[in-house]
Amino acid sequence: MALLPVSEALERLLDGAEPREGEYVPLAETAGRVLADDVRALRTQPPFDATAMDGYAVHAADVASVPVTLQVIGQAPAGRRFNGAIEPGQAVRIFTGAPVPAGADTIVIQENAHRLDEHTVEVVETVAEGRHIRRRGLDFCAGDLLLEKGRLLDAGAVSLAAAANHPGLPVIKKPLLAIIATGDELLLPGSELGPDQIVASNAFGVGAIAESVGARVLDLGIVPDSRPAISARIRHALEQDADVVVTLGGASVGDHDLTNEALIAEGMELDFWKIAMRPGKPLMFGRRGRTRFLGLPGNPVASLVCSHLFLKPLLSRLGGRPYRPDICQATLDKPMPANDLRQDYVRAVLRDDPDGLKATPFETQDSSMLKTFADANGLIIREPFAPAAPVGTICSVLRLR
Ligand SMILES: Nc1nc2c(c(=O)[nH]1)N[C@H]1C(S)=C(S)[C@@H](COP(=O)(O)OP(=O)(O)OC[C@H]3O[C@@H](n4cnc5c(N)ncnc54)[C@H](O)[C@@H]3O)O[C@H]1N2
Ligand code: MOO
Repeated sequence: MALLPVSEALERLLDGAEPREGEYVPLAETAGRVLADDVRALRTQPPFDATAMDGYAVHAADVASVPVTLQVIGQAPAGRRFNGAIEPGQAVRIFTGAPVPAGADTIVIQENAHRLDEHTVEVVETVAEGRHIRRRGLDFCAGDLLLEKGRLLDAGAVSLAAAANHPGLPVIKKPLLAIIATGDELLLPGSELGPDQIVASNAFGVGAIAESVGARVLDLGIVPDSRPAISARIRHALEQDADVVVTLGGASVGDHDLTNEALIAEGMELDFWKIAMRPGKPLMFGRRGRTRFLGLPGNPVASLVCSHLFLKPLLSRLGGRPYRPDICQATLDKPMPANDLRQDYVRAVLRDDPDGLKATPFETQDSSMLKTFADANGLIIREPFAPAAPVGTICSVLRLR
């Protein structure tokens, strides 16, 4: 059977994936989330004409020729306006953020004034009408559209929402990813290992990739290679209402590779199994209702590469985030052999050189080797049947960091 091309596998996986519903969340918890609705201002900012400087509120006409002495009739700190109006020849001591008193039309900064005594100030520089006054509504007015649905809430956005008097915001619910590791040989990090056992590492990297695009991760631990045990853990994931269930391992054709059987027994309709990709050939995908199942290959690098290529876009879509893989061009500085029928994702070191980005593939690409994955900052993408590539060939690379 011909293997499914990577692009088609991704298309099938994303088909019908819509952002989850909204939920209302306190403002302090909204950074990094995605807005589920437009946000409009609940107030006008500033709500009054405000001074932008510490100094004196005056009539511009009074300071047209200087020096001039004015009568100080009161003060206006931020939060407490001067109740009254300034007549010609008068001034009010004023502090940044305070409302400009009625009658005043400009601000003399205190550096340009000498306070002579409690009741008089000498102004030594002229100032144009309107200087240092922030007009009411300069920033925004009640009812203005401030943030659009779909906006990723960053520092500026959450402060703006707060300034507009929103104690919380509607955000798209985080998609829930349940992860199930399978394999008799697996133990958690920190365990006392027997001679034939290995540490279960995949869930940590897969979970990190999922969280990097805003998903919530439910790590359901390790299940032995037993069909009933795997089935029970899948049912548990479904009871938790996971949007995506990832299984790790058991995706291949060995006698102990039971994941496919267990998933089908729990109601998964298989969409595809095995794709034209390296690493990651045994990738499996299916659905049951709105739940998507992704069977990731057990080899650690395969599970991480598949997560970058498939899980990241899927969870981004379900979380309402825009996602575009960071693909760019680089020049090979080591030759590469001709490729076979599988699209290859080759661990490489990318470095900026005076004449452009250079990519050096690692010599050994065994999909069990996590050290080279952690050392790689990019993956060279080799198309199926790509011819041998000498040094200097331009290639596509997926940046990992
Ligand atoms: N006859 C064939 N054998 C294999 C094929 C094939 O097409 N024909 N495909 C190979 C490829 S490609 C891969 S990738 C692996 C994937 O197989 P599974 O998904 O069934 O994975 P396992 O056999 O369960 O494990 C493979 C390997 O990875 C280790 N592993 C598993 N889970 C974890 C985990 N959570 N953390 C760390 N390491 C894990 C496991 O111990 C094995 O060493 O199959 C090839 N075989
Ligand atoms: O997914 Mo496998 O890594 O191609 O060995």
